Amino acid sequence: MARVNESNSGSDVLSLESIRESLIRQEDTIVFSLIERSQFPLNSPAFEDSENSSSLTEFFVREIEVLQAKVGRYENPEENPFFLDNNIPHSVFPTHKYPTVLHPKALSVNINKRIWDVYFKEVLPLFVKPGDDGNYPSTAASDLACLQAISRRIHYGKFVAEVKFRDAPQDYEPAIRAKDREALMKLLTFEKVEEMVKKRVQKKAETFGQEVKCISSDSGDESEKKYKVDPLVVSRIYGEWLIPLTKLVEVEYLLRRLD
Ligand SMILES: O=C(O)C(=O)C[C@]1(C(=O)O)C=C[C@@H](O)C=C1
Repeated sequence: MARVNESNSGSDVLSLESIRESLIRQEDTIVFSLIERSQFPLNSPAFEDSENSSSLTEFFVREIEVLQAKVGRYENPEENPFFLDNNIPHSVFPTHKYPTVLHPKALSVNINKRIWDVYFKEVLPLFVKPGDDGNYPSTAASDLACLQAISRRIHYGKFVAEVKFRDAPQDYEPAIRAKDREALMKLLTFEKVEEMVKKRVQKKAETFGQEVKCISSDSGDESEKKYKVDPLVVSRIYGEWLIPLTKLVEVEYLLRRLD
């Protein structure tokens, strides 16, 4: 991902434009992952905890995270685990040295518990059919793909916040010192950009998720088009959860930026 560019002077330069390009690319991954998940019904027994044991999905994600840590996934500052907390296994292989872009306190910003709850309780029921077909292993794998893509997008807020801070420290520093969340939220909000994001993901859901019935030059009646996931729901998922949670990560990161 193009995030840090070498400037002429040789120092690392972050730009809001390159950060936003990455967010735009991540939309493709998120929209595709929702489309993939939508082929299975809700399958709630896979992810609901029983009285004294965790769910199949939680077990699956915990085990996968250990394996992924052992190949260095969490060396990448864009990745945040759901369950490993401070117990991240070391990579078995030599790891890539990722450029240091973020403040060291970035490590303490992880809202995956909230993302997990929001995803299973509020987001998932909006775009999958109710029901239970027993196909829990495939469902859990699809949920993991959605969760990781969504978590990466939301925690990318750390990079967005860093670049905004570097562009205007004189604006952000007083609000950070005053721990004024509201002022920080106001500073980092661009309503027009948010509207554009919501419209673009709607369009992507229309484009990537349309049913392709037959191959002919006639593209058919627009009103008869069927989509695997309702494009308006995708736009709503961004507007009600993904963007607000990205902004929450931005605020949490900024509050630690001068530590
Ligand atoms: O692009 C930005 O400036 C961001 O902070 C990202 C984002 C988003 O989540 O898409 C969040 C806040 C802004 O109001 C606009 C968009």
